[in-house]
Amino acid sequence: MSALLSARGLKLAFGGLKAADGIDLDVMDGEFLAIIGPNGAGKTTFINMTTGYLKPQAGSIEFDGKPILGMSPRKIVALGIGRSFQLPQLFTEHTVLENAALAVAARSGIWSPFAPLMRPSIRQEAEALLDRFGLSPVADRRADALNEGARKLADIAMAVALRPRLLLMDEPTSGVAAADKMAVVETLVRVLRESRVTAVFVEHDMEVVARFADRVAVWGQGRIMALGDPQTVLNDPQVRRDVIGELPQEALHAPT
Ligand SMILES: Nc1ncnc2c1ncn2[C@@H]1O[C@H](COP(=O)(O)OP(=O)(O)OP(=O)(O)O)[C@@H](O)[C@H]1O
Repeated sequence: MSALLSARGLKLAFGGLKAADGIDLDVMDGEFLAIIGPNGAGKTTFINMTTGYLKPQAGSIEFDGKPILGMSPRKIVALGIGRSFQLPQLFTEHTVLENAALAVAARSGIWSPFAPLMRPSIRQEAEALLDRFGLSPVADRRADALNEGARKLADIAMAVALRPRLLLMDEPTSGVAAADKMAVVETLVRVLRESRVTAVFVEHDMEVVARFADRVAVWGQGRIMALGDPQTVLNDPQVRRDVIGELPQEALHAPT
């Protein structure tokens, strides 16, 4: 396996606060890498730097061997790096199918709220996409009428419509009811594996991490404190004491 994404020496401080304090990380082609760590450790900052939303004060990021620092978020998306947010970025007054069609159309450079569904090829691709995510039954529902699990999946489906090679997901299970959580992750992992998408996901639920991650990176105060396979990292006494013990209780025991 070769590195699809390589970050070296990333540094970013907000005033005196070091949100990134020398991040070195290789994300290997095809892997699922989980990022864990307490609130404020700099996990989202890493995603923001990788996707062009924040510019580090030092360091470099290469995607597929090419430097991407300084590029706009849109250019980075076009290169093949997708993103989903902690709060799904759906057009809430539109249906799930319209949202999916908008994303499919956007890939071809069509930025119109109405045109996509009138084109049969776009509509068919959007329907097929929703089917893969198990969202066909809610395709005609408005996005704001979905439960959080379906909303997260719809948001990730839109990112997948852009055909990324790498997808960065910020807490894909946050806010999802405990009873739905594993099914949501199983679905998104299945689709991403089928599509050969490499994934990096920030996650607070250690059961999800243990079950779905190939490797785990532990963030703490802008640094990577540990990196390795889930079995080793999650059983490391220091990680258990300093990181897992610090995670918010609602993260470890999601609301039902
Ligand atoms: N644009 C910004 N301006 C100022 N401070 C920021 C900015 N973005 C992040 N920070 C600060 O940097 C630190 C790291 O934030 P970040 O969101 O990366 O942490 P996190 O590990 O993702 O936390 P959480 O698990 O709560 O999402 C925090 O103290 C945060 O308040």
